[in-house]
Amino acid sequence: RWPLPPKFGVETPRLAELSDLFDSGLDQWGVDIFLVDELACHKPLCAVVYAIFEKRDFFNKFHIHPSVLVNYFSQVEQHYKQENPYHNAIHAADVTQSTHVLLNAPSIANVFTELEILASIFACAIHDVNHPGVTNQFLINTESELAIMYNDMSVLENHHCAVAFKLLQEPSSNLFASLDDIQRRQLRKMVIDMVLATDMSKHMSLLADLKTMVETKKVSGGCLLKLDNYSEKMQIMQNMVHCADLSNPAKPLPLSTHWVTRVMEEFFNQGDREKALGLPVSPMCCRETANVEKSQVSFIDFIVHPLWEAWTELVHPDAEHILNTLEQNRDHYCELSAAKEAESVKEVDEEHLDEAERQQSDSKR
Ligand SMILES: COc1ccccc1COc1cc(C2=NN(C3CCCCCC3)C(=O)C2(C)C)ccc1OC
Ligand SMILES: [Zn+2]
Repeated sequence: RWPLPPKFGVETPRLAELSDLFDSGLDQWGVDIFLVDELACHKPLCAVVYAIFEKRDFFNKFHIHPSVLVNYFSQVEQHYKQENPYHNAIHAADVTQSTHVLLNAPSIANVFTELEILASIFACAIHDVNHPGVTNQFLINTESELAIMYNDMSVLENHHCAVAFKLLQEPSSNLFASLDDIQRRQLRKMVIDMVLATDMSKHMSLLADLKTMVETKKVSGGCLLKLDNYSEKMQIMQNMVHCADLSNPAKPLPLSTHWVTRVMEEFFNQGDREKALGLPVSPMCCRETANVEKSQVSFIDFIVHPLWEAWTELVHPDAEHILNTLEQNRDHYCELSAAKEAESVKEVDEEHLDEAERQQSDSKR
C-alpha cells in the first residue's frame, strides 16, 4: 500500500559506504557510530534501527512496513535535540547498536522472546528522546515545567517515554499496529520499565539486583535459562540497556574520548547556565575546576566498571573483551591524569623557584 522508502530510511549519496559499514560493523562492538552519522547524512538513528530491523527480520516477524518504521523514527530522530553535544540521536543510535550486539551473546541466546528483543531495541532507540541537555537535578532545582509535570520523579525518563508513545499515535507511524492488544500492552510495559531504569538514581539498586542474580546463577550451575518470571527477565533487560547506556568508556579509545569531549561540553553548558542563574554549579559542570581525566577515572571506578564486571560475569565468557577494553581505557585516563598532575606540580615548583630567585636577587641589591 505504501511506496518503499529509501534504503535504511535515509537519502544519502553515500549509500554504498553505509551499506558496507553495516555489513561489516552492525554486529560488532565498537563500530564507528560517528561515521554512521556522517554516511547517513546525520540521521544515524533511522539508519541503525532500519538496519537492525532488517537484520533481525522484524519487518516480517511483526508485519511492519518499512515506510511506517521510517515515518516513526524520522519523527523520533527530529525530537532528539541535535544541538545537544551528548544527548542527541548519535547517542541513541550508539546505545541501540550496542544493545543489538549484547543481545547476540551466545550465553543469552534463546533467553528472550522476539517481542522482548523488539521491546529492548525500541526502548534504546527512544530512551533519551527530546532530552533537554541538562540533568534531572537541574530540572528540579529550576522548578522546570517537566519537573512539575512529573513531581521530581525520574523527570527526564518519564518525558522520554511519553514523547515516544505520543509519536506512535500518529496513524502513519503506528509501528505496532499489527501486534495484538496483549502484545502491544506487554511491549508498552517492558519499554516503560527499561527506559525508567536508565535513571542514574536507580543505578545502585539495579546493580545490586544484577549481582544477586549472578550469585544465584553461579549456584544453579551457571545456566540462565531458568528465568521463569517477568521480574527476573526484566532485571536482565534493564541492566543490558543500562550497560549500553554506560558503554562509552568500554568502547575503543578514540570513540570513548570523543564521547568524553561531548559529555563534558554538555555538562559545562549546564554549569554555565547554573552560574548565570546564580545556582550552585554542579561539581563536574564547572569549566574552570573540572578535571576531565579524574572525572572519567572515578566514573569508571565507581559506576561503569562495577556494572560491566557484573554483566561480564552474567554472560561469561562473551563480554570479556569489553571488560578488557574498559580496563585498558581506565588505565589510559589514569596515566593522563597523573601526567597532568605531575605537570601542574612542576609548574608550581618552577613558580616557587622563580620567586626564590627574585627574592635572592632583590636581597643582593
Ligand atoms: C561523574 O562523571 C563525570 C562527570 C563529568 C564529566 C564526565 C564524567 C564521566 O563521564 C561520563 C559521564 C556520563 C554520565 N554521567 N552521569 C551522571 C552525572 C551526575 C553525577 C553522578 C552520576 C553520573 C550521567 O547521567 C551520564 C550517564 C550522562 C556519561 C558519559 C561519560 O563519559 C563519556
Ligand atoms: Zn542515554
